[in-house]
Amino acid sequence: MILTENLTQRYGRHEVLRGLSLDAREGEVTLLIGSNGAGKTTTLRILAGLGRASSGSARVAGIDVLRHRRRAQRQLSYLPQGVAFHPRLSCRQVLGFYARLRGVDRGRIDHVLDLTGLAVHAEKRAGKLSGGLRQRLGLATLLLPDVPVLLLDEPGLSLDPEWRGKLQSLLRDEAARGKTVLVTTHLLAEWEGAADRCLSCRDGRIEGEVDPDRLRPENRILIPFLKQAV
Ligand SMILES: Nc1ncnc2c1ncn2[C@@H]1O[C@H](COP(=O)(O)OP(=O)(O)OP(=O)(O)O)[C@@H](O)[C@H]1O
Repeated sequence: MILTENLTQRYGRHEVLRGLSLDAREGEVTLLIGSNGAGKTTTLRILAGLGRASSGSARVAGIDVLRHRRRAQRQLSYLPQGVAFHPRLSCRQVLGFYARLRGVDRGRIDHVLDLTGLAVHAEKRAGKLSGGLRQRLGLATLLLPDVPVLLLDEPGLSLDPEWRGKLQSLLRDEAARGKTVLVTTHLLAEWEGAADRCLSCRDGRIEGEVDPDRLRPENRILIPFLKQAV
């Protein structure tokens, strides 16, 4: 479960979040959509315990992130935009590093390599991976700890169509296992029918929900927010 209430955040005089309240439920994939600069990444970073809020509250798996950051972080896994890894480490070594960091049994490394189709690239150095493979390594690090909350910022952008589909089904599987999955995306049409809920963020607030089964361009015209997002 994820819950934020009246989150505000400002950078200097620029008010980026202006009373952002959202909830994402266990067992569901929730999309967070909105135009560039709407505040999606800022929200995810606060939920991940990486950014501070000026006011308001944020809870992850029942834990107040703003007061108990470390405890909350143990309940979540976060995939930021544009992941980067030490170029000289192999995929397996990268995952070994994260396994130690998160206190995860190394036995899970082969499991996440298989899930992300990276088993054949396990010994390849991160610096030699293509953009899409690097993103899949990011996905593998996300899935390494078996935690109740998954936060993903634009996870599909560098993936090919096959892996965008696989990403969705991996995340639906995680939700089916009871996890709370919150995903920011601009790839609305591709997510049509594949998410449980879709929250629309605009100017630092949640302005409402969009039907997750009506995200394709031909449907968007019926939904005022989406007309602006196109
Ligand atoms: N470190 C920072 N310093 C100053 N302003 C920032 C900083 N980080 C973000 N912002 C501003 O906060 C606003 C919200 O940014 P954010 O990255 O949360 O938007 P977003 O909805 O994720 O956008 P996008 O779809 O482009 O990724 C933007 O106006 C951005 O310029």
